[in-house]
Amino acid sequence: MDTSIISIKGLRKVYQNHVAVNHLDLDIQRGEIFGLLGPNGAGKSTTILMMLGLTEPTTGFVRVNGINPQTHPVEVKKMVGYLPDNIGFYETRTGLDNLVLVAELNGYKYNDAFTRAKNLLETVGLKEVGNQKVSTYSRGMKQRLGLADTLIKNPKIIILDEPTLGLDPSGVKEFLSLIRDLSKKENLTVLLSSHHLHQVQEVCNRVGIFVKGNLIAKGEVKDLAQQLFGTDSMTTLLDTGLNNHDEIESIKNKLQNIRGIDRTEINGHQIVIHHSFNSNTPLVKILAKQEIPIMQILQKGYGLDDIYSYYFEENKS
Ligand SMILES: Nc1ncnc2c1ncn2[C@@H]1O[C@H](COP(=O)(O)OP(=O)(O)OP(=O)(O)O)[C@@H](O)[C@H]1O
Repeated sequence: MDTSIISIKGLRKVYQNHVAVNHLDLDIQRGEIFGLLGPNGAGKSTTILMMLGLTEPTTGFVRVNGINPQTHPVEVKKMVGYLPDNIGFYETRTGLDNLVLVAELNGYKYNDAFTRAKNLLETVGLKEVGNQKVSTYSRGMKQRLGLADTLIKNPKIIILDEPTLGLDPSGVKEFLSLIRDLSKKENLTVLLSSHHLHQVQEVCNRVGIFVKGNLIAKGEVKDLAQQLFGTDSMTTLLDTGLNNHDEIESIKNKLQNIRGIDRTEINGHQIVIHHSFNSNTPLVKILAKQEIPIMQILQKGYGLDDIYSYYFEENKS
């Protein structure tokens, strides 16, 4: 059974001669939290705009809950809540007033709008400050209000563009845990665009990594390194306990001839072993069999930091 709520095939967007999104294939499952990750200019916003029917694909296929956003943008907007990175409120009005207004604009009569706004303020943890002017809110409170705003129309999907931008670490943590709870409770599908891998890792079931318009990897964070770095995805640090450089060099040469070891480097007294064994156990056994001295052995798998520095560093903002 196809459980995907968003289905994208061969999606491409070209601005003049610039390819913003290149042959994107992506399925987002109902109820999942999916992270769109990538440095600035990678194509995340363009992809979101195409899902919302706000920009036309050059070629390709998008369906949101079975609906084509290009031909039926209003239907898609009814079921998708979108929190842009620069949402604005009436600062001199209260949080409650702002939400009531949005609810009325979405077709609720005043009494229903009021009840809905009140309930959502409670959902996002702003119950106590609902009657305060938005101008007195912190950035974190405004983001929560923004989240309530996207939830007004009871959407099936919410799309959050850089929602944690400008929040302090505790604000980020609270905001992400709110999203996680909401998604679970309401079976809400969440698409979260960000260039903060670490934050996204905390909350997303799966992520897709965009670089220069291409989705270069997608899946659970733990599997991404394998996809991106292939067999070279395991690194083990071997401390032989030796101090003599020639002896270390000769061990390095010995290691180089072992099947499954792709590359070795000397780093001080340690030898860095890049290999395709997926656990330390067989490597330790092999080293012991070859009578290679082992004082300490540490496994270093490629993780988010490696992905980040490899793909994002030069574009980091
Ligand atoms: N209206 C437009 N006209 C021409 N080029 C555009 C337009 N919108 C986006 N682009 C270009 O398309 C590429 C992808 O931009 P996009 O905004 O989708 O990236 P992004 O990953 O969302 O980045 P950011 O995090 O900065 O929003 C960029 O090179 C951008 O300059």
